[in-house]
Amino acid sequence: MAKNKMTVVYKVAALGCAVCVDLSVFYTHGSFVTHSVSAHFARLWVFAVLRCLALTAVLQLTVGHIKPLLFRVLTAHSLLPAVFETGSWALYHEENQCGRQADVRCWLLCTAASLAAALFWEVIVPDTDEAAAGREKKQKARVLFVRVLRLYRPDYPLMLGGFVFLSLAVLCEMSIPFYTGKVIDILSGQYKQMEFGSALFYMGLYSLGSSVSAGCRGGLLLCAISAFTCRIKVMLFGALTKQEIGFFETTKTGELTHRLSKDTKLMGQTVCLNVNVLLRTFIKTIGMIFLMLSLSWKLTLIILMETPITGLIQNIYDTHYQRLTLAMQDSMALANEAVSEVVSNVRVVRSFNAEKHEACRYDVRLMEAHALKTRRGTVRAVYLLVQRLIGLSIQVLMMYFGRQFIQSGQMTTGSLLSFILYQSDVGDSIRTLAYSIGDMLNSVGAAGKVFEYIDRKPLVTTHGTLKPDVLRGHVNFHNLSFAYPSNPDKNVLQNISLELKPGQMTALVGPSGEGKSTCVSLLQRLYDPQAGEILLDNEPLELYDHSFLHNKVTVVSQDPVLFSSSIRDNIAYGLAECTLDEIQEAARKANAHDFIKQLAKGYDTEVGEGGSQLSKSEKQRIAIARALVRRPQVLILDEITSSLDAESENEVHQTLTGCPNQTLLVIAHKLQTIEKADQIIVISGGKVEERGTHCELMHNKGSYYKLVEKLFAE
Ligand SMILES: Nc1ncnc2c1ncn2[C@@H]1O[C@H](COP(=O)(O)OP(=O)(O)OP(=O)(O)O)[C@@H](O)[C@H]1O
Repeated sequence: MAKNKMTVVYKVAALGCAVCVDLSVFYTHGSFVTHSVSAHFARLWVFAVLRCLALTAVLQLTVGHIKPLLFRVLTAHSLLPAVFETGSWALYHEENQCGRQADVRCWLLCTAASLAAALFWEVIVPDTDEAAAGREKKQKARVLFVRVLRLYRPDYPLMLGGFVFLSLAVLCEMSIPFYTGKVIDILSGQYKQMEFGSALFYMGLYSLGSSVSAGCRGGLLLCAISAFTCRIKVMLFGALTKQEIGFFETTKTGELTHRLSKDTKLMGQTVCLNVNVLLRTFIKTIGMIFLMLSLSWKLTLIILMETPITGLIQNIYDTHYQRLTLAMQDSMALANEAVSEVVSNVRVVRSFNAEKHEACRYDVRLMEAHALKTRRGTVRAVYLLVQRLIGLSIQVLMMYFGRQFIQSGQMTTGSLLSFILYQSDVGDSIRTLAYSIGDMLNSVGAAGKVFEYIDRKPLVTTHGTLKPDVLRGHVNFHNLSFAYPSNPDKNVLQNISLELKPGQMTALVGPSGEGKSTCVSLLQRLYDPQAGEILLDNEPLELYDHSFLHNKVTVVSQDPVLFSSSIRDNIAYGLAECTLDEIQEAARKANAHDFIKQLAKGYDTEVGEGGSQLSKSEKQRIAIARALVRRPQVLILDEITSSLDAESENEVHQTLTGCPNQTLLVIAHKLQTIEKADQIIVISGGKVEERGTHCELMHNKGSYYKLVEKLFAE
């Protein structure tokens, strides 16, 4: 209660302080005597701005954050005397007390008027939470826009060239109506050959200048956009490939490809194009307003009445349009994802006769996007209609006053024609200006999504630097617990501890889905455990250099993935330097050399997308060679024997077990493979249930014994 009282007292004191400051500036301005009209108006406006700044500063220092309502009051209050004085002088050639001489009645009148106006505004357009959120969004969009502009830095020379040509094109374009008016005046008055010829010559010259400059501008800006888009795509792709595996499991492929293809393009295109349009329109508008003022300043003031109304409508339109655009972008990403999923798994779709189902799924997603597009189109149609109506009303007003000014001799027919030509351009320009600002804010929405991924810090870091000259390959899982990021509630591994010794073969066995492959993923550092740690030669895994670790700990998985390039490239995948001899040696060990040699192009044979031109066994042997070429210290084989024939399996095993001091971890379901292991670890329910040699475990008659019995039965 006491605190509330204090706050009220503080606020009243701050208001008192602001009133004192304002009154002193107000009276100071009144004490300046000026003799010319221009000096009088200059003084009036300079003091109006000073009052506004002084009041803002005082309130900012005392109250802190100034609410929009308060800001509106103090702006209106400071500028009102200057507006009132300028208006009455312009319309009636009269001066009032507010301008000439500072009078407290004038001060009170302006205060009351600005308070009433702000109150009216508050009732009609209240500052709701939604409006505040909208402002916050716009602020964020501005920050994003500046960031995009900064990223354009390498293309600044191109952009600069583009903008120079843009300014030239606009200046030339602007001069044409002026000469059109001149021609009309010459034709309607006494015909003068020289004047007519010169007006026509300048018209032609400016038209040519405008066309050439517009072409150069377009070319240079398109080059800048293309270079920017390439750069941003590479940046985004680089950032994506650094993300942890969990990120890819929780983010849809369609969404990623959409960001990479559509959003990056939109980001580069729209921002640069908008800046182009914005600058062009801005220069044009300022130039045309200047020319219009020279033709008739009164008519110009009438035309400019359109600006605040257009701004307000644009503001409302932007909020809705931006919201719908974002929703539509998300919806399109979902639709694209459905397509990419079907294309990459078309065999499954065909064999389960799911073509219709997939077509329906795509249709539903497209319809969602379509509904959003329709809504967005409706919003745009209403907006355009209102804009046209306003433009039309302003034109009617202009015609009415234009006729009066011609009658009173303030304008000629030619200058009214020039004015009309400028007016239609200015109207369009102001609308374009307001639209481009909004559109630019919309387009940075796409930039926001791209930056979201670029800025994302991977949860599994790759900052380790440890690269020992000698690695023994001693692995220790220490009280490890783990749940997948896509299913954080299910603990797949629970407090697991196990040891893999150099020179030994360890077999991980157990029922399906109990966590064997998960152990392998953790050893590869595809994920980080939630509790416990993995030690390699007594050092935590995350301390090792990323590339060192993946050369020393390699895995051959159950379903090997090959890339659509040659066999040679697939074996040397990820290695900067690898000779053909090394590749062939690895292929021999993997029992792949003979079949590769029989192919027409040998090691240069293309394997097709995902290795589709090879059999499963051939793919598996190439994958084994890919692992062996790195000379790993810890080799992991995750059920590789399922796709190898008996002979290949035997040879591969002989090679692998023959490597001295190598740590070999095998996940196997075949008894012949398991039996050979120096240590067998039975994993069940995410826990180590038993460990020992085959004989020991058979003797114990525990879960391993039951497993072996089951294997025999199968
Ligand atoms: N990427 C993933 N996201 C969420 N859960 C997963 C993921 N991969 C596996 N799981 C779950 O983790 C559990 C252990 O899976 P894991 O692949 O380690 O079993 P496994 O013992 O190797 O089985 P299998 O012998 O069939 O290969 C399973 O219940 C599985 O559903």
